[in-house]
Amino acid sequence: MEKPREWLREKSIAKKILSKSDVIFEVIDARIPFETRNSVVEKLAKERNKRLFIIMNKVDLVPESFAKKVKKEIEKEVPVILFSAHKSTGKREIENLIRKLSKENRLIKIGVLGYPNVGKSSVINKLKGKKVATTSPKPGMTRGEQLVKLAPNVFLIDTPGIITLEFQEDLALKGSWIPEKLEQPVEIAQKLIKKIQEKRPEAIKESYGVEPSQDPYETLKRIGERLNYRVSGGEVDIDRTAKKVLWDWIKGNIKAYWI
Ligand SMILES: Nc1nc2c(ncn2[C@@H]2O[C@H](COP(=O)(O)OP(=O)(O)OP(=O)(O)O)[C@@H](O)[C@H]2O)c(=O)[nH]1
Repeated sequence: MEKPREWLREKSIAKKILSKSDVIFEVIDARIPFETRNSVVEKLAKERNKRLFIIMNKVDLVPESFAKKVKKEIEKEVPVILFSAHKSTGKREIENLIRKLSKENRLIKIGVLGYPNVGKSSVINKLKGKKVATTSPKPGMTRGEQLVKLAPNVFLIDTPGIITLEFQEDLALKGSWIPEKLEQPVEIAQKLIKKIQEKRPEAIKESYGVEPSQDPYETLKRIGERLNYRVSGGEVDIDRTAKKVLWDWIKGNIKAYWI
């Protein structure tokens, strides 16, 4: 499959942010925490001596016990902050971290990196929303990038670094690719449904009111029937149904999660 055209540009922005930062916040999606961790970013951070924290965002979409279990597992390697940009979970923990960093007697820049749609901008906005002084551009930063002051010597780089080091299909399953831009939305929606059926089949019933079938294509068809998505001859519009399911996944409307 062809690599996305934006790939190189975004990769270079992510690298630039990484090299400008002293501390990295890698934002991951709590529903699919391990799939939204990026080993390349983590390796680079380590090699370049950047302090890495994982912000496990969207914890409002998963049970607390699941979030805690994942945190415990990841913390064998990297510190994790359980966060919800929608519900303010974890805000205090980040504030405590900022306070701790501010005690170091030097300028500290924090960069935010993560896959598309994990909530990088929402995390940045949440942090900006707290008592922030100015968001003035600083010398040395590329135009367009701004620094947000979180403490007298601690700044957040206001531009998130997007990780798109993978193929469309993998990104789509992470909820990181616009369904309309996919070459094979039906195939990918089937893969997603298969995964959901393996991990939390009740999510299909909860979201669409249909019983999942063993065959993901059949499940997709049942969803299309329930939504009454039809092509002109009356058949189910599978393509439209597939895109709807992928959008629901992106938007957090399907309550499935897995390790
Ligand atoms: N339920 C829930 N949804 C969230 C949370 N944070 C972000 N979202 C949603 O996730 C989607 C993506 O959020 P963004 O902040 O735009 O994510 P991003 O990583 O900056 O996305 P890109 O700009 O595509 O790289 C939006 O629909 C948000 O409303 C959260 O804590 N909980």
